[in-house]
Amino acid sequence: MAPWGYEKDNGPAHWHKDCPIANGKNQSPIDLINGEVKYDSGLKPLTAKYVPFSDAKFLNNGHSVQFQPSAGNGSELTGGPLAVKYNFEQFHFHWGNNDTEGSEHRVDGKMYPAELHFVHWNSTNPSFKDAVGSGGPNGLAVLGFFLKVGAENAALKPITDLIPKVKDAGTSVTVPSNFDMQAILPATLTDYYTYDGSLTTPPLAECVKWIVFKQPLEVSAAQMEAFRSVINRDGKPMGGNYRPPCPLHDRAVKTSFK
Ligand SMILES: NS(=O)(=O)/N=C1/NCCS1
Ligand SMILES: [Zn+2]
Repeated sequence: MAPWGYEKDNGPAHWHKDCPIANGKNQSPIDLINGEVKYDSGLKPLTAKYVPFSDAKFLNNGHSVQFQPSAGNGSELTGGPLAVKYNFEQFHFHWGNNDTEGSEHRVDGKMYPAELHFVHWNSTNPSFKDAVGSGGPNGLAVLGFFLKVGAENAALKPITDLIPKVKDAGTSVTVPSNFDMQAILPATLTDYYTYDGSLTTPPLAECVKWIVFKQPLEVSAAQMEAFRSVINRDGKPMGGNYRPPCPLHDRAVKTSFK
């Protein structure tokens, strides 16, 4: 199979051939149906502590654009549904070619124009790779933020301003060391959906504690257009790099809000 992607000949409907877990019972993303979720008063707020990285790249890997530090620096996530500390690994985006599509998770069937994923790995593992392969839903913790079009996002501007420099697959650029990743997050990480799922890209490992925030972040129309100028490994616009929702099967989606 040609390397996986989101085109007709290599998109989500093909992924099961290399990754049979694609048809598993704990796949992501899902449609978050408010009438079927269950409030859990035991879910505490999350705490993300992000330390500025001295050596991070912003890159185009052919299927997303991604902020990737060269090594850990003590940036970590704790609390919420998590039993242990998770180390920050990377963040990346999924988006559409117009404002009616682009997010991976949906809320009552509604898609947002984009979705931002902050990826963290369970610190009881020796590495990110081991955490992915550790089996069970606690290897990774991924924070999902919906993006909607509105005011310019000043915290994401240093990143969206770099997009023209990584327009083509396989390109990367160094991120200025004064980039403040913490500023992207809302002040308090409350009001989220959480469920056990998978990576939404191959290898689709069922190793993810998903934490999807109810409140979207805003980005400007110009920032959305920057994403839509990115080219994928087939030389086409990367927009549409989202997997459709997967069956919930017998999983429960819990919420930290009523
Ligand atoms: N979109 S996603 O965050 O579920 N996929 C990933 N693949 C490798 C690390 S995160
Ligand atoms: Zn993702």
